[in-house]
Amino acid sequence: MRSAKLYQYQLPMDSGVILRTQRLVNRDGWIVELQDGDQKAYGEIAPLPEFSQETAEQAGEQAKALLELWVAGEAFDLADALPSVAFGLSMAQLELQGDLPQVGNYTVAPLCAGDPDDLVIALNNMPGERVAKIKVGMYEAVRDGMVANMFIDSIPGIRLRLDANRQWTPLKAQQFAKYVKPENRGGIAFLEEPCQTPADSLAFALETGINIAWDETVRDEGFEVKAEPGVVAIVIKPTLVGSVQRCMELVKQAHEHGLTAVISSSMESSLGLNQLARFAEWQTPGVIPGLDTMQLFLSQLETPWPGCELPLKTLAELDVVWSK
Ligand SMILES: O=C(O)CCC(=O)C1=CC=C[C@@H](O)[C@@H]1C(=O)O
Ligand SMILES: [Mg+2]
Repeated sequence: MRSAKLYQYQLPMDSGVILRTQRLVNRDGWIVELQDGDQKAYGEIAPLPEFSQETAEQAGEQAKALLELWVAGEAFDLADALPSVAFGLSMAQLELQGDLPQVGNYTVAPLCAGDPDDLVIALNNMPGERVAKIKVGMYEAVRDGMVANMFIDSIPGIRLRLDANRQWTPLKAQQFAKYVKPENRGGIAFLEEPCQTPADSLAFALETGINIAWDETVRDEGFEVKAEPGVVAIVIKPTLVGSVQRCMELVKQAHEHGLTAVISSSMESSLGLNQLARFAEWQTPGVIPGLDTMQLFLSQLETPWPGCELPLKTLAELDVVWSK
């Protein structure tokens, strides 16, 4: 006997969270609850403003329509569903079937959200591979180059993940590279989306010897995983990409082409982020996932993130906006 519920949540964010151009004051999303017999499982549907095409309202409406069919006994048909809906429903179904392993990879790449000094402390306490992520492209490219160069000079063995979110022109990208000493460029594990177009990013990688990774490009219409000079990884954000099955296919293709696949947060709540940590351990073992986004929130939801001391809101405190 099947039943389902849709909860609506709004979680406060820390004051400094800037997406592309807007501050993110609250994180709005839905939690889907699937029940089949005595099995119950959850999934998170949370389009990310300025990154998702769909709004939270559109995702909620589509989720309700798909849940009506599921409760009536039909299988989910997610091929044409909105990415955030496909991810949340497919993840809930994966859990319901008991197919998502319990163990997660919680050793995440510290995200430098502001003060580089904080990052030095986090990295010096980091066991194993010293990987960190720093957003670039928000200030002067020269400054970004100097900061990256300083980190590589001062933290032995660091592997920096940088992310320009397609902000740079070829000239700005060159100005960045100019301030990273050639002998330090190997300290950059990859630079996500340096330039406004993939073609300019590929040219940048060839000209500078700095490895790059696709993130936004993975979601471009017609994207295909392939081996390209200078491209070493693809970043997979399930909430923005779609179903867990689609994400698993991308991971498989990346590995077939000798690329690293990195599971990355779209600022899901701690409920969804925990599922991503488990998914990352299962699908990309040995790769540090990009999941250090709990620090951007002022509250957790239902499933606590290991070591996080933020207040925990439970599903019981949320409004059930649909159930059947
Ligand atoms: O990938 C990570 O390490 C953390 C997540 C992260 O960096 C991002 C999440 C969502 C939007 C952006 O701010 C950024 C990214 O573009 O990768
Ligand atoms: Mg990115």
